[in-house]
Amino acid sequence: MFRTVYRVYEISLFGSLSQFDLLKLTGFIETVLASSIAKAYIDEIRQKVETFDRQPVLVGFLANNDPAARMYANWTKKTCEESGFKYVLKEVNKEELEDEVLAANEDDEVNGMMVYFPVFGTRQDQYLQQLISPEKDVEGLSHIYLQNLYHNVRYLDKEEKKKSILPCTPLAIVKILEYLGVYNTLIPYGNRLYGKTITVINRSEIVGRPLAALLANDGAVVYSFDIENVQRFTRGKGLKMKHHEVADVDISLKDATNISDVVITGVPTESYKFPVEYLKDGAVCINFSSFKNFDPEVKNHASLYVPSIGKVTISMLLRNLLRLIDNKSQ
Ligand SMILES: NC(=O)C1=CN([C@@H]2O[C@H](COP(=O)(O)OP(=O)(O)OC[C@H]3O[C@@H](n4cnc5c(N)ncnc54)[C@H](O)[C@@H]3O)[C@@H](O)[C@H]2O)C=CC1
Ligand SMILES: Nc1nc(=O)c2c([nH]1)NC[C@@H]1CN(c3ccc(C(=O)N[C@@H](CCC(=O)O)C(=O)O)cc3)C=[N+]21
Repeated sequence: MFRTVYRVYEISLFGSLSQFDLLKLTGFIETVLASSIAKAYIDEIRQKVETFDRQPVLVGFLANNDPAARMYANWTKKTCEESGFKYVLKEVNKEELEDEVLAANEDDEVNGMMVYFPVFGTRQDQYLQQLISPEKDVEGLSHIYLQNLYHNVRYLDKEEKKKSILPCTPLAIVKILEYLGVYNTLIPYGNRLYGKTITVINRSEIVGRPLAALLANDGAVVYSFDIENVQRFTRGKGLKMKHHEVADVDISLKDATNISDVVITGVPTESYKFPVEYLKDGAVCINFSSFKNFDPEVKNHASLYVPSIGKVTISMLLRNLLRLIDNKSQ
């Protein structure tokens, strides 16, 4: 009797709804905010800083008029101050930047620094990036750190006391994928993305390319798109390699995203919208661009959607800063 009543109830409530509406009603489609992911890291960082005798100091060099960079600097300042760090924003001319970075490298009061890019918008920007001493590079973009990442080397020393620094935006995306349960914790550490296919739309040197390598090193098959071509990053069948290899491949965005468990976008234009109808049903979608690369309809296809990641990136910046301080004391 009870069963019959229940069924009638179910049909009258849900009968006219699509499968998607049903999922929404039962709470399976989630927009996950970066702030909720960042909170645990920020709490941990704040507790550690409380044990220090001196406030760690982060310097940001701003030499452009990019509103995204200024906003990012403001958020960083706010998070620093809430977590016990001192943040100093230095607004300088492009021409002064080289000397300013070299002076900060020598300044014992400065624990970490970053330059907001683009500055010249040319290869001179990479030159400036590499001027920052690896000991003070909170973004983890120094050549030695990138080389370690690409070769899946996790430590700076033979004794394995000093951890290599990971680039903060790719690292933030890894932490988000862990939080969302895409990393399978039953699989041994280092292989936890085995069996996952991931598409990354962006192959910049500061985010998209290191991110594709990091995900492939953890076992995923990664399709990396830029405006020109597609590359596949993998550790080979059965993860036979220690670190990833890269191959140019001929696959459309539609075919790649149709088989992807995760789609990550970072296209820096307002007009770009990822065609959400390409998504595999129940995919996980993450956007790190300052523009919304997904229209709200993404929720009709995705199981989890993270619309922006800035707050997690900033918590990784501060985490990297603590690691630099740790490495120095080893
Ligand atoms: N949330 C965060 O923590 C961070 C966010 N960002 C944001 O991410 C975005 C990207 O930044 P960057 O990587 O530095 O930019 P970038 O301009 O250096 O690189 C953009 C990449 O996207 C690719 N691309 C552009 N249009 C495309 C298209 N239609 N299809 C496929 N690929 C396309 C380009 O080929 C290139 O690989 C910006 O909006 C930036 O503000 C950047 C760093 C950190
Ligand atoms: N050396 C360097 N490293 C950078 O990482 C860097 C840079 N230069 N120059 C400027 C761009 C810009 N950028 C963003 C950070 C967070 C969000 C972001 O998504 N923030 C908010 C969204 C805010 C909103 O629009 O509501 C959030 O996640 O909550 C966007 C853009 C990093 N940048």
